[in-house]
Amino acid sequence: MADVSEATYDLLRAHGLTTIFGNPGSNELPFLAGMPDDFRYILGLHEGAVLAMADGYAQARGGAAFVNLHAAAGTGNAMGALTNSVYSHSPLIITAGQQVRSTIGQEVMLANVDAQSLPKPLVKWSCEPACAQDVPRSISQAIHIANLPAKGPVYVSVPYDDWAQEAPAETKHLLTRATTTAGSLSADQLATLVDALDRAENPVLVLGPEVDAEYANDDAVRLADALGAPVWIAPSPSRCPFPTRHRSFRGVLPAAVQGITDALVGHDLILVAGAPVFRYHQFVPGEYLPDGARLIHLTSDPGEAARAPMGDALVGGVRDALSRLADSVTPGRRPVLPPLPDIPQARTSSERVHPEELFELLRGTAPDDAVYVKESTSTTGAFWSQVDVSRQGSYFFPASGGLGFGLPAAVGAQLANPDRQVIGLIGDGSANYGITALWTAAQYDIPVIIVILKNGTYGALRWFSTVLGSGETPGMDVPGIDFTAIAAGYGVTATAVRTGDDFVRAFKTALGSGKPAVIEVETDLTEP
Ligand SMILES: Cc1ncc(Cn2c(C)c(CCOP(=O)(O)OP(=O)(O)O)sc2=O)c(N)n1
Ligand SMILES: [Ca+2]
Repeated sequence: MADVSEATYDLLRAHGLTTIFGNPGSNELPFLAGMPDDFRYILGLHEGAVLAMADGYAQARGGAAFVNLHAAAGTGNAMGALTNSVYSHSPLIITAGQQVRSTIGQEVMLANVDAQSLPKPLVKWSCEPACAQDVPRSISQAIHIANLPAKGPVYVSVPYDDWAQEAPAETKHLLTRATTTAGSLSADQLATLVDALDRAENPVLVLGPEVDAEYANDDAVRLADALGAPVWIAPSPSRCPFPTRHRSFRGVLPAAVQGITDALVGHDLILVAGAPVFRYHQFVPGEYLPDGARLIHLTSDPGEAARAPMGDALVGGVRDALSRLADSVTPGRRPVLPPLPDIPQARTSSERVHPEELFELLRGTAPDDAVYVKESTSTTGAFWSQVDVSRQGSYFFPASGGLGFGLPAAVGAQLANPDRQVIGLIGDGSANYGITALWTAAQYDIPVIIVILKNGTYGALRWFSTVLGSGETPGMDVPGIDFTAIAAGYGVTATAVRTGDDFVRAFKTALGSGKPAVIEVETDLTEP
């Protein structure tokens, strides 16, 4: 008869979860002792990096990822990364080792006290099974909850004396279970939406990360073409749902109430798909909608639908809805939009590399199907103006702005996508929160290229201080960091450059190396 450990590994294998991202403690050793040969363990040196690597891996592969953390301390270290995963709807199955079941109440060393509550509200569901025999079924429940819409991270705490217990024979039924959603628009809902779009004088699409996560980018293009409608990316984007050189593309909406309303003036129907309404950031009160505009929201997340401050919402599959709308609206009712103007000439700098120049150089040097993982918070405007993002799964950004996602997530995305070059674009402030992932990239030969934009300061905070009028505050500068020395210390080849030509040379060398590489670029400070 199988024990709980064997039954659990059989279950993980049945779901394709044979990669374990982790950092172990004594509570986890009995589980890891049973790891079969067809599994691989990816060790991260800090649980924030472990979780962010798993998040990047899951988002890049379009599937779930399995994580094993150490009790409460490991879970606590991962909570910062979880603030992103819960909003990027990343299906992460997170397990944490617990002390021996009979000693938890005594709060002995390494007891994860009230484990089920610890990760809330940053997980979709959490549990500590009531007995060893329920561990496989609880992990099965966690896997299905993580993958059902709206997807998200889940957490299971397992006492380490459970693994050797005998598993009930009934666990065999778990291996073949499938849970899928049939959440598509009804014929009536579709007809009503088609009628609204056909009647609209000047509709506009606002697209969010779920469009890219559900591989609905092409459906969104078909709908925009059929409507002859402009397209904006919803504010604070963690993914890129629409090709940025398509004639409909109008940019990323600002993360401010009045800013969005001003951008959408003149549209009488605003169709938001796959994004919350909206992820505002700087607090700039104003009118939620332009005069005469109606907002309709498509999302698979009932929470997003319910908490929006305006508009009507339809909860269902975003890809199914966009595809059927594209097939059903009346094409050609509006003039074809003109082609986009050429990408503007990048600004340059005499002393350092201007971020616009850096991104222009990348546009001309990186492979067309490159994957960008960005966490350089003051250069978002420069990125969107200069880089041509045209494929699904080409852009990732921390969904809650929680730093420490970018560098590890780039490592995880490269592990998931060996056929596409992953390029991390990481600020010299952000790099420090997940820097230990460089060691993992070196240890497992993960050929990610990490470009560190070194402007010596927390650039986004400098910009925010002007928005808030807070002036010069302590803790804004990060001078004197040598990322080439740090990278070398973790076993990654690194180059420091100060000119565009030197950057291109270093980047081309890194592209061909098949190894991880860090390029530290002295950059100008620019506004977001
Ligand atoms: C975990 C964490 N800590 C602190 C912050 C606050 N923060 C910080 C510290 C930023 C500056 C990042 O600086 P950078 O060097 O990475 O990039 P830029 O210079 O391009 O802004 S932006 C921002 O929101 C955060 N978002 N997340
Ligand atoms: Ca910086």
